[in-house]
Amino acid sequence: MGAGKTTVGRLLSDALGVPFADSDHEVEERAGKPVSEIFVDDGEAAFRDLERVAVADMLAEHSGVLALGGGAVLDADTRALLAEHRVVFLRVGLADAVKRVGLGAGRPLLLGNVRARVKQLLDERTPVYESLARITIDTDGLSPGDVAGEVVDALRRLDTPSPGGSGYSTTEADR
Ligand SMILES: Nc1ncnc2c1ncn2[C@@H]1O[C@H](COP(=O)(O)OP(=O)(O)O)[C@@H](O)[C@H]1O
Ligand SMILES: O=C(O)C1=C[C@@H](OP(=O)(O)O)[C@@H](O)[C@H](O)C1
Ligand SMILES: [Mg+2]
Repeated sequence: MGAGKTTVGRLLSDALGVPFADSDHEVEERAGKPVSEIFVDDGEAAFRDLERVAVADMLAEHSGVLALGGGAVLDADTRALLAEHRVVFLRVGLADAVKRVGLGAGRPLLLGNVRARVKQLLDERTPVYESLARITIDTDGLSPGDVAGEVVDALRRLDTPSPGGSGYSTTEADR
């Protein structure tokens, strides 16, 4: 959360001239209420069930850029489906993530101590994100437009691989 998936995803789709979709928006449409209300009324497990089905449908039907919610990859079926796609991991450090999510409004898993929750989720999930990523972009200190530009460049490189190359990533040190 706060990596910029929704914001950068939309900019990326504009840059590529392809449609954009976001799994949280789709889940909200299907449930008829915001993510935060789904968590309160029905619980996280119900949200994850909706999310799993929505993501599977979108991966099958949507052609373009798809932004996932940060916990979508906790589901093994979703991870298996993502293996067929060019997954972009927007890496964010604790400090930038906390700045971006503010008080965590609309993000029920951040209720309470936002910094502690973000740190816990980053620690738990980073290995999963890394295992799925074909492209990794370090977003700390970059604007959403800069990040989208880096993804465009990385996709180009991915589609014209150099001999022996198996992926693409940027780090602060590369720049
Ligand atoms: N690279 C960035 N630099 C600064 N702010 C950002 C960046 N990416 C996103 N934001 C801001 O952070 C907040 C969360 O972004 P969002 O796209 O909703 O993240 P996610 O979908 O990954 O949770 C938004 O207010 C957005 O404008
Ligand atoms: O990381 C998570 O478990 C979640 C991330 C949120 O989406 P963003 O990652 O777009 O904020 C949203 O799906 C829900 O609040 C749960
Ligand atoms: Mg989002």
